[in-house]
Amino acid sequence: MPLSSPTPARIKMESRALTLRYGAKVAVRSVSLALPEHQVTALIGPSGCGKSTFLRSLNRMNDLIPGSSHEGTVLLDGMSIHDRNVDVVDLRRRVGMVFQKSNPFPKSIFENVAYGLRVGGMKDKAELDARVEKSLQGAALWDEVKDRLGDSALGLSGGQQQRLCIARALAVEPEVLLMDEPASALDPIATAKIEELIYELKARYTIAIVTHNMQQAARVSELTAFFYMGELVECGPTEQIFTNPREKRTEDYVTGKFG
Ligand SMILES: Nc1ncnc2c1ncn2[C@@H]1O[C@H](COP(=O)(O)OP(=O)(O)OP(=O)(O)O)[C@@H](O)[C@H]1O
Repeated sequence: MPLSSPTPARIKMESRALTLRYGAKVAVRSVSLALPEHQVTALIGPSGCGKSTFLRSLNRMNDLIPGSSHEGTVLLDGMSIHDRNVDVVDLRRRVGMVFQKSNPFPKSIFENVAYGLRVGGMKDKAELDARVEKSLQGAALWDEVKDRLGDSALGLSGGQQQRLCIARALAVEPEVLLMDEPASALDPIATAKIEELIYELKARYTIAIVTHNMQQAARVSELTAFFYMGELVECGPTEQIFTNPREKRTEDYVTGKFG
């Protein structure tokens, strides 16, 4: 499978012949995929085809799963993320992640966003205040919470909690955002807000999003990558993947013949 980059955009991240295993089981097989800078790449495909495994490998979250291993390369700005001198904490700061289920800490709204900053050593109150506000603004949540930053994050609605988790990811100023079905647990209105937000965020970040929702992929992404049984079947401009895919398996999936 050739690297796919339909526009001359700079490549922010890419995998080359990346194979991922859990023990002896291959979950992702020889995937080469490029994420152009400041674009949204949607990863679609039936359950169990390796989308989340692939996504998690981009900031080495898979390293945390016992028995997992990889072959091949992942490059961030042209540098291997597996090089010996790569600090994994710094990699995860640069490549942030938002999960399917919002997972706020049982702390105040403010402390949820400030958490990564404090871990990174930021102590100055004015600096923390400014960064928390900027992150909540960036996640389109500020106006809803600015008068109750000291309240528990667990009192927010599901959609607000998910935007809080996005604010938490933004606080440490990442370059890439990995989103694993960020709206699948939300109602249509909260989902629409997340989708609007993704649209705004791509001006500053490079985004990869796993979604089961094909309309969502069509709405938010420039590129769509179709995975099937651990392989990348094809990747191309989203409109082309949905209207004129090269591969029969892609066509069958996007037209709902299986999935
Ligand atoms: N922690 C794990 N240990 C062992 N096998 C795993 C683990 N996580 C995933 N797998 C297996 O790897 C394969 C790919 O799973 P993965 O979760 O990446 O797929 P997916 O496309 O994201 O699925 P879904 O859409 O259902 O979330 C599946 O066969 C799955 O059972």
